Amino acid sequence: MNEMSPPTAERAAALKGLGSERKRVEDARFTQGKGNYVDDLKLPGMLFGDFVRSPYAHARIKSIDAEAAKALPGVVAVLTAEDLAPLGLHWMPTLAGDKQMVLADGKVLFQGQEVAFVVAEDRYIAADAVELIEVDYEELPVVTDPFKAQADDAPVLREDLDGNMEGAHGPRRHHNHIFTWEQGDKEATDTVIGSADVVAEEMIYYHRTHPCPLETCGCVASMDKVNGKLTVHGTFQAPHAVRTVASLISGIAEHNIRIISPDIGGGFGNKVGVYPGYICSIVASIVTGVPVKWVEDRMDNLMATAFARDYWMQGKIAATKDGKITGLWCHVTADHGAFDACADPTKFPAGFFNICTGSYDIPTAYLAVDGVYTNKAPGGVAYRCSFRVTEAAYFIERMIEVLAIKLGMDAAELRAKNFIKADQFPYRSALGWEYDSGNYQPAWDKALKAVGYDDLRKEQAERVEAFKRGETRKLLGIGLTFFTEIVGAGPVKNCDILGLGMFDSCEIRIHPTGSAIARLGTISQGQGHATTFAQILASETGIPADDITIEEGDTDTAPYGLGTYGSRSTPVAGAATAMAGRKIRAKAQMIAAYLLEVHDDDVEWDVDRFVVKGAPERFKTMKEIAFASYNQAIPGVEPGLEAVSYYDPPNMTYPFGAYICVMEIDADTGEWSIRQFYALDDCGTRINPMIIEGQVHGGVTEALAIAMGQEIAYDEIGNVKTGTLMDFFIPTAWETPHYTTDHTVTPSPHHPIGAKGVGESPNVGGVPAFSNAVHDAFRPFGLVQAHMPHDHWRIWKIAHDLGLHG
Ligand code: PCD
Ligand SMILES: [Cu+]
Repeated sequence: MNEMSPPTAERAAALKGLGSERKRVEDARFTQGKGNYVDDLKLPGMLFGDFVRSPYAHARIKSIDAEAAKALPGVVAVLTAEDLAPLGLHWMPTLAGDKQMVLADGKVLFQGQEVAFVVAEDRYIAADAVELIEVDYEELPVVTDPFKAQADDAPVLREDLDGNMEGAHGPRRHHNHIFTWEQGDKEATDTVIGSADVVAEEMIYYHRTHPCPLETCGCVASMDKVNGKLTVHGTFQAPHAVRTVASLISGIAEHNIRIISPDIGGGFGNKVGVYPGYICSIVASIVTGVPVKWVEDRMDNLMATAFARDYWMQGKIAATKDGKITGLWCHVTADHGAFDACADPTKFPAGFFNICTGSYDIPTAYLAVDGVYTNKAPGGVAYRCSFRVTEAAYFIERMIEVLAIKLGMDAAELRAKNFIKADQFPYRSALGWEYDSGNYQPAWDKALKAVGYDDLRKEQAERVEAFKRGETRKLLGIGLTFFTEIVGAGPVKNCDILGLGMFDSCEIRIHPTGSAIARLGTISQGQGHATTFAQILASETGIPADDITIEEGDTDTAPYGLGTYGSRSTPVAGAATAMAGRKIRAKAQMIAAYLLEVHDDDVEWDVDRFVVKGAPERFKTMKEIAFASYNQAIPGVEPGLEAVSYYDPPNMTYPFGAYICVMEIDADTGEWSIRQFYALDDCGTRINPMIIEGQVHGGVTEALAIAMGQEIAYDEIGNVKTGTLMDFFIPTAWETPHYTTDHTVTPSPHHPIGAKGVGESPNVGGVPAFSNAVHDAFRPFGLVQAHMPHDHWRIWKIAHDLGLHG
């Protein structure tokens, strides 16, 4: 150790780099009301937009009378499809290769659909004007059931596609059919299932729900006619993609469009898609020449912006008598609503649902997904599950339980028996993915031990006996889950959105005095990127995290990237950040060697400085090197210290985890309470353990919501029954239990710092853990499968149907 420099460990700790529980730098502003959200933005002369929305789920529009609205003082304009048609903007392309009405063109296809856009001097006048618009509707028959939608005599929903039997993802075989997506080996799977010792078959439904972020979607569009520049501030999870798409749709040159995502109050997938409000605000700003703001209210958000899930998953799982799984078959009926507006990489119309073989070594599998139109809102976003991964995990984790019942085997043991073994990684699954790394058994052992699994099973058996003797009305459920996720889309070779490859980027500038700014193609919505990306750079460059500003979300300054969703920021932009940091260090090495008058190879990196090998007293700190890069003429080296990296990951990352929920259920009221919730996550190298814990708490709470009550429910005529927070379950501190978090670390072999994503895992693992706990409580009484959400009434109904109410 060198006399003149503080010890290595001390200097490393001062950087607050990888692994440090660095406090979130963004929280000072968030907790003091100093955040800057879309609705905080007030531009001079700004107008406000609001929508007339359809009360019907399916109806023809005979006429729209906007005269009274236009006559209201303060109303500036009313837009209908007729006004947008000459511009070719009455329909817009969706992310899934379909098209979607911006404003109702001849008919409406779901309740809450946008029919007309009112622009007024303030938000209240706009709302009043909406009430004055008379729309004459003729009701049409409604289909909300994706199975009935496929009947021969089902009403034709998409008249615009009439006769067009070639869809964006191959041939369509019915007027309400969107696509069929097949993966795996059908014949081999049929053979395995046909000849297996044991086959369990079940329909698993993952109901329709909604991300419902605290801040709803909105934007402020501002067309500067003098400079020809369009600026849109909005709640966008993928600002650069929005810029490119806006340019393609509007014909405005891309350099004349600036998209800015300011602070975002939660995204959860809801803010990936493109909504009519954005297009209407832009058009209205172009027409009026002043900025136009549109911010939806809570009911608009729940009714009309992108839903999540709504997957009917029919499964068959085959095994030998002693529980070795031999095959998996799955057919999904996917209810996509009125337009296919799923936010998935283009080549994956059902996202990464083909991760549905889960954590298990299943040699043969087949999957088919049928997308279907119904009279419901479009969308199909991830909602904390990265492209249908939560549906896939729920499916396999339910099928394992169903198989365990059929085999009469303990479900924990059945899982362990079928795990992909540590020495099988990299592992190629029967449905085509190459899992990068995993070490499941130690994580499972740790989890089972932590909850005292064997004792819990004993307690459960005693409880069942006591229940039968009439001594208690409370049942005990143990919900097991071992999930594997796939996050970090992704390799450009197979992942793109509308042709835009899903790489990501980081650009870093070191200032002369040794502090820095880095900009990325992603955008935080609460995840804490400003905190964690600086930590990556601190470890790579030796500049303290506190001296690094992280900036995201402004397309005029940030390098191109595909945004934040699908837990891709760490696997993709995080990798770009590490690589940019390494470029800085490589240049710094040359500068240091020059300053120290030795050969490049004769200096070595030591936390925050380059040291002459064998002469520890001779070194140059990063701070000194930064200054030198701006004031020394170094032969063969350009002045300045900047780097940019565009990173195309070679593979996705496969985080995994073991979640266990212990739940008490009152058989008479259907009430539940969570006695214990244990979450073990393995996301490879951990950047900030405290942020990870926060991510897990948030994600498990969303999982609790989804599993135990949250739902976008429709009645037979397509009315949304859960369009307000009176009906749509958001857990409060009252319902939210205590969580125990834990971890193992299995680095990703291809990620520069070995990190995998984590933001979505708690939802992917949480939903089956809660749901399996409910099922497990009633398993001793013969329950095999009951659909979510497990609200009190549905749980009561399970008990009732099993004859537990006497
Ligand atoms: N290993 C590791 C990993 C991770 N991390 C951290 O954590 C976080 C997360 O991450 P990720 O996983 O990568 O993710 P991102 O991309 O960033 O994000 C995204 C996610 O995120 C989550 N979380 C959250 N949080 C908040 N607060 N808010 C929000 O909104 C949200 N969202 C959600 C979602 S739904 Mo999607 O969209 O559905 O697809 S997807 C998602 C960040 O900060 C990072 O850095 C760390 O530390 N380490
Ligand atoms: Cu999903």
